[in-house]
Formats: sequence, structure tokens, C-alpha cells
Amino acid sequence: MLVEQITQALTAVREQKPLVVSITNYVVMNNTANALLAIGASPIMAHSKQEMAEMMAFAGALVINIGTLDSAWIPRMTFAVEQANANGKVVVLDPVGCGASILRTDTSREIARLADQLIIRGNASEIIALANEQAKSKGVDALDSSDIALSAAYFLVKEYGACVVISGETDYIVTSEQTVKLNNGHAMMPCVTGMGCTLSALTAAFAAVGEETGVAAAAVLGVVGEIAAEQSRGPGSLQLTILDELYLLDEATLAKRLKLQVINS
Ligand SMILES: Nc1ncnc2c1ncn2[C@@H]1O[C@H](COP(=O)(O)OP(=O)(O)OP(=O)(O)O)[C@@H](O)[C@H]1O
Ligand SMILES: Cc1ncsc1CCO
Ligand SMILES: [Mg+2]
Repeated sequence: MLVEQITQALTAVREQKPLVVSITNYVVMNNTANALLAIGASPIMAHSKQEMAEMMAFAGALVINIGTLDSAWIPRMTFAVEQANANGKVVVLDPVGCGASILRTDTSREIARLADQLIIRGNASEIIALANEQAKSKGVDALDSSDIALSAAYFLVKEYGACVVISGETDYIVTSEQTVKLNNGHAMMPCVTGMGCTLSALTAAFAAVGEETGVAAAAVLGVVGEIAAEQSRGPGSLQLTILDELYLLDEATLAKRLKLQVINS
């Protein structure tokens, strides 16, 4: 059963403490490292080509987040993906701002083409732009709702052999076998920068313990986000309380709170 797989994946992360290697943006390095620690995983932000082969030999998974991309980063990212491929590791691509510039769109597609085992996690506008459909975005924030991005996600699943997570008010997890709809989370979450980047980082932690669709991370962050929002006056305390609740979350609470629906495709 899917709910059981999700709760077991949470326990597996805590038991195995997988190392997640991230090439990620300057805005979220601290938030995503803390979220990984709070869930029980082990983060390392590593940007240098010189050490990437060693890193990927013992990493659990790789995050490529293009949030503060510049041309110097691109060969490092592609090299890291090649090393992940050589070691049979999952790559989580966060195509931050895809569609906002040609640099971001082209680089996202290059990474997606290169990765052998790929999970793409983006907001609706990014997923739509990555699939070459007409997206509405304002920098890194989505102006499209996640259901509008479903056809783009189906395309990306076929085009890149990827699993795709569309985040938003409703999260969709699209694989070649099924589509899962998640209705957890809270409207205050997009008022904290890097919540999506946190979701991508957690997705890599779960991939490292064999949950390679993205559903467990979306479930955990959605549930934790709504528990934390109940105790938070605004985005500042929400950001910190989410870390506390990631640390405190137990299997029973996760199972009880999940609002999950499987849509067969
Ligand atoms: N309106 C909402 N209601 C409930 N949950 C939401 C809402 N908007 C976002 N979320 C949740 O917030 C998290 C981040 O999703 P979002 O789509 O905002 O990412 P993003 O746009 O990539 O963010 P960022 O680029 O700042 O990292 C997900 O867990 C998602 O479910
Ligand atoms: C605000 C912002 N700008 C580049 S990356 C980032 C963090 C959210 O994706
Ligand atoms: Mg984002």
C-alpha cells in the first residue's frame, strides 16, 4: 500500500542517514541542509569538479538546483550528473526559474537529457516551460496552477524517462505507471523562499533509500508544512517550525494526515 511505503521510507531515511550531495543555489543552501539534517539525512553542498567523482562514489543521491545559475556552474553540473550515472545514483533536478531565461531553460533540458535516473521537481510554471509549453511565471514563482502542468509532466516522463513532481496547492507525482495527487501543505508555504528547493532536497534523501518517485518527500513536507503552519504567526516562524516538525514527525501522524489519491494513467 502506498501510505505504508511512504511511512516506511521515512523510517528508512532515519535509519540509513543517506548522504545527499547538492549543487544548489546560494539562497537555499542553509535551509536545505537543515531540512536534510532534520529528517535524518546527511547533507553536503559540493560544487567543485575536483572532488565530484569521490563524492558520487559514496553519495546516496545528487541534487542539481539551477536557482543561481551562471555559465561557470554548467560544466560542474553536467560532470556531477555523469558521475551520478557512473555510480547508479538518482539525480533530482530542480529547474528553478525554467522559462524565465533561455539559460535556465536550455540548462534544465541539458541536465534532464544527461541523467540516467531522474526525478524532476518543479512548480507548475517550471514544468510547463521545461516541456516547451507556454508558461506564466514571474522569476522563480509559479503563476500557473499545478493541474494545468499535468500534460507537460506526462510529456517529460516520456521524453526523459523521469518521474515528475509538480508542487503547488496540490502536488502531483507523475510516473510512467501512475499519477498521485496530494492535497496537504498550507497556503503560507510559498511565502518562505526555497520551500520547493527543500522539497527537491528531501526527494533526493528518499531516492537514496529506494523511494524513487518523489511521493514520500512531497507527502512528508506537505504534512509537516500544515502542522507547522498551525503553530506559526507568519513565514519566519513557519520556516523554523518546519525544521522542528520534520525532526518530530512520526509514522502514525504522517499516515493519519495524508490526503492522497491515486489517479491511474
Ligand atoms: N497554496 C499552497 N497550499 C498548500 N501547499 C502549498 C501551496 N503552495 C505551495 N505549497 C507547498 O509548498 C512546497 C513548495 O512548493 P512550491 O510550488 O511553492 O515550490 P517552488 O515554487 O519551487 O518554491 P521555491 O522556488 O521558493 O523553492 C510544496 O510542498 C507544496 O506542496
Ligand atoms: C529567490 C531565488 N532566486 C534564485 S533561487 C531562489 C530561491 C527559490 O527558488
Ligand atoms: Mg522552485
